Amino acid sequence: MTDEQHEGGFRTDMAISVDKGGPRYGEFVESARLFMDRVRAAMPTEELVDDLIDELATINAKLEAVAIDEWNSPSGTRIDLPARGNITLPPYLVNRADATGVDATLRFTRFHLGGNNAAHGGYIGTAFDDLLGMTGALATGKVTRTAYLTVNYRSITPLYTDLSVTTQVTKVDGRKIFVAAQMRDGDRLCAEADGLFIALNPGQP
Ligand SMILES: CCCCCCCCCC(=O)SCCNC(=O)CCNC(=O)[C@H](O)C(C)(C)COP(=O)(O)OP(=O)(O)OC[C@H]1O[C@@H](n2cnc3c(N)ncnc32)[C@H](O)[C@@H]1OP(=O)(O)O
Repeated sequence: MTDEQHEGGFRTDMAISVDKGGPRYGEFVESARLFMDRVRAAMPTEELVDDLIDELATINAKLEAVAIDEWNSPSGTRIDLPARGNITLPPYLVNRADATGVDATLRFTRFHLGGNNAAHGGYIGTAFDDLLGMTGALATGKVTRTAYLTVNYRSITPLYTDLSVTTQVTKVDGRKIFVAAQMRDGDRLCAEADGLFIALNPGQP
């Protein structure tokens, strides 16, 4: 489908792939994530800031020259990569995914720091939102949007630790998919969420 043919709305024909951007695209994404961590942790000199601005200008110009729409970019559609190659999301690996729910392993890093070595609550919510959106999509075979998402923070969520995230479909009522999720560090519950996702009608934005 071309842009001209498209009727508007959230597309169900997102061009998922395992090869866009080439075999080293995942390494590129990881380098970008490491850069974000390094920026967050850095105390640069004025001279280094000057250098970095110039180097980044070159890199940004190269990337601007190959920008493409969201439906076709590798970022967000490379299903073989952590979090579909989308640096907006905390990196997670899906271990199991079916119509009943998803099991994933997720790792927060310095970029996701809230304070005192703990993950920022907003990134915890981001992780839940994406994995619950995936849960809604798998439960219905349709694209879903978040109607509400409630997050309860039960204990500190550490950085640089493999965390397990488990989601469940609790009820489907027409277009409404009620879902729940938990984030754990080993046996310890860090956060839990419940939400309502709505399966979109054709052409719905
Ligand atoms: C594999 C790929 C995985 C990708 C995952 C990506 C996940 C990303 C998920 C997101 O972040 S989406 C972005 C955040 N969400 C939004 O921006 C949504 C903004 N809101 C809307 O677009 C609309 O309000 C919405 C689509 C959620 C619902 O509008 P609709 O016009 O489609 O539905 P409607 O308002 O008629 O409501 C349908 C039913 O849901 C109920 N409902 C809707 N919103 C509700 C709400 N907030 N609380 C309780 N019930 C709600 C509503 O009462 C009704 O119930 P009944 O059918 O029983 O009458």
